[in-house]
Amino acid sequence: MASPSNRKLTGLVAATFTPLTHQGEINLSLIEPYIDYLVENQGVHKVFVNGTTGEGLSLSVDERKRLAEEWCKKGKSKLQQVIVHVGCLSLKDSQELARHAAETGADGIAVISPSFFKPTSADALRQFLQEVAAAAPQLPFYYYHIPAMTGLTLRASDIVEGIEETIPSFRGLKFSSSDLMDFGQCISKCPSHWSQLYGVDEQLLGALVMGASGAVGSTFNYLGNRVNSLLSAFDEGDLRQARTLQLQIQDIISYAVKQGFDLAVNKQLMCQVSGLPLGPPRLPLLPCPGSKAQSIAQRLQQVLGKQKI
Ligand SMILES: CC(=O)N[C@@H]([C@@H](O)[C@H](O)[C@H](O)CO)[C@@H](O)CC(=O)C(=O)O
Repeated sequence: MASPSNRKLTGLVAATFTPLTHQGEINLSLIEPYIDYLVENQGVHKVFVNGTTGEGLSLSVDERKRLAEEWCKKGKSKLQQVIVHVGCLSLKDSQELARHAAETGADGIAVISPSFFKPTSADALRQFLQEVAAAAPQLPFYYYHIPAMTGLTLRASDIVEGIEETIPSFRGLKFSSSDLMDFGQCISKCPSHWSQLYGVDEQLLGALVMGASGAVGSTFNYLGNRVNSLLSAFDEGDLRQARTLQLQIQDIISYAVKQGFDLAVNKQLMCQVSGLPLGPPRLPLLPCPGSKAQSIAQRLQQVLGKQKI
């Protein structure tokens, strides 16, 4: 991985799952084959680790460090960027993970809002983010907005307003909300060197029209090629093709939602499609029955046809 500071994060970024053994321990031996699968089969060259999909908040600080180390080490010559999510309920834990990410050679860090004691104002959250960013000032820093999970009612556009004044390493946000007006307001307020990464895979095209510079998502683990085609069609101005691809992705996700799509199902689907034994999710999430993921994988094959997925 080259020097991170001058490389804007754009394009497709896969939010990775965390491989676990059936005894519930992290399974580091799968990280390298996972990277190979993403690069060779899905055209994915950038990853976002220990986030929502990676069950980051269900992992211990030590586990998160070991995972970050393994992703950075094994991804060094194969991936273009490894972004490590370091958000925690405790500021101290987040700072420790931020420092560790810098030592480990990560290309950037992202932070979610604390969600038990929630910040009551944009300023309170900015102060929290500032203290984390200060622990690794050399790394590009991204705010990770995912209100459906954090329960935060603050608008991202209010949070990022003026944020560079207190966080010089701030380089953008990962916006996982369907509120495209708030996203649009972020874009209109943000300097062009910031990354505007969208995180609701089923409506990525809407966010691209709004000005997204890239996307971070869980489904890119198995739909990477299709989403890369969508991004290329959009870049080339072929809106008809971009829409066709987005509608295919919506068909798959909507079918999955009807089956009860959650992290456990998503992880099992990835196991099914990739053949990687990523294991169960961690409690309190319960493993998903194989038949459910199989039925979604079949739908995925039908929609994508014979083309490589
Ligand atoms: C709530 C949730 O998990 N959202 C996913 C999406 O990729 C989501 O799975 C997808 O849009 C299907 O609904 C991502 O935004 C999460 C993500 O990027 C992450 O794991 O950090």
